[in-house]
Amino acid sequence: MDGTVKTAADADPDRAGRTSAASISLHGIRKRYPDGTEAVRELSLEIAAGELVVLIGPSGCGKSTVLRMINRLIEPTGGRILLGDTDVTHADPVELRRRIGYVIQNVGLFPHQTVSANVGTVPRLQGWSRDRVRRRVEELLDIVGLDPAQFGRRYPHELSGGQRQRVGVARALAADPVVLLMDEPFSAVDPIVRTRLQEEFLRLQAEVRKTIVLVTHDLDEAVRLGDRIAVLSEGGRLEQYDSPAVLLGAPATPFVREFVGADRGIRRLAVTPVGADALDPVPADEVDLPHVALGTSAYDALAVMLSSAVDRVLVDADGRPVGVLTRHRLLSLGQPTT
Ligand SMILES: Nc1ncnc2c1ncn2[C@@H]1O[C@H](COP(=O)(O)OP(=O)(O)OP(=O)(O)O)[C@@H](O)[C@H]1O
Repeated sequence: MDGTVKTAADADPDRAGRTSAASISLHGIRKRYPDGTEAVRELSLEIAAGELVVLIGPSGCGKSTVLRMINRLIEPTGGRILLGDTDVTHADPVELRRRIGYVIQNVGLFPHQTVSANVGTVPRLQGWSRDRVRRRVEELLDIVGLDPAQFGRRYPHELSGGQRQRVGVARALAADPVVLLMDEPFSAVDPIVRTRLQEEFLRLQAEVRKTIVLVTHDLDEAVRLGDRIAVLSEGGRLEQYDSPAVLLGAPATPFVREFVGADRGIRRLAVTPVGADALDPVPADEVDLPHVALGTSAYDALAVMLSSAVDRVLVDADGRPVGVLTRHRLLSLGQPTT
């Protein structure tokens, strides 16, 4: 192994930012700090290429330590970490960090550099031509919803918190990383901006399909963003690793049950689509009911019922009603399966 992380973009640099992603395998990783603190006793986790995995758990359980071991800001004291088939513990840490985007809570933009210079940092370090860096910066600012002509010349202190966060994401994506690590990326902005940034971020991820590991304290954020959620307890112990719907519907341990809380039913509705098997036949006299589309989240269907003061809705597929969803059936979708 030569310690270089190879991706599709190495073969074709013009495809940079659109296709490359690497799987991540953590094999029994451990971290004992010099003072004896066992932050991570032993953790194994498989993350598929293009998957967005959220690490969540109480304060001090080792989430940030895990994240920083992946880009070797922290050296593991045991175990193996693979990016694709490359062992990161044998890779050159500087080269490795150029291939791994890292977004932190307060973004960490360089205050005395313009937005464009910030976003172009890693491509410049990689020796891209000025023209290629400029094109890439404009493309990235566009992708994160900032007009390059308006924002490119500004300095970080001339931006709102949400705009700074977007610049941080653009910078992390600039050199076509194979992996994106995000430590509480949205927690420094207010709840309304946070929800908007999360939605934009999901759209962005649908486009770039990076492998992303995101640390958060916020269960709603985890449920909204994660393809899978890893719930950790003290010492980096993996309590459960599942999709949001399974995690909320079938907590694997008492710890997870308590962690996801009493309102997990309502959260589960948000990640459960209304499917054909939840529907009753359409009676001839029910045409005045509000309509929702098949596949709408049960949470959104409930919102329609509540705002129209009805206890059933018609469910459409291809513009035609295919069944009736009653409030009773809808609420049963939020019931735990254990
Ligand atoms: N440099 C260090 N030296 C000694 N102990 C450390 C060091 N850094 C972190 N720790 C300890 O390791 C444990 C895990 O810390 P870590 O920051 O990974 O947790 P976390 O889950 O990310 O916490 P939070 O949610 O509060 O950010 C904690 O007990 C912490 O005090």
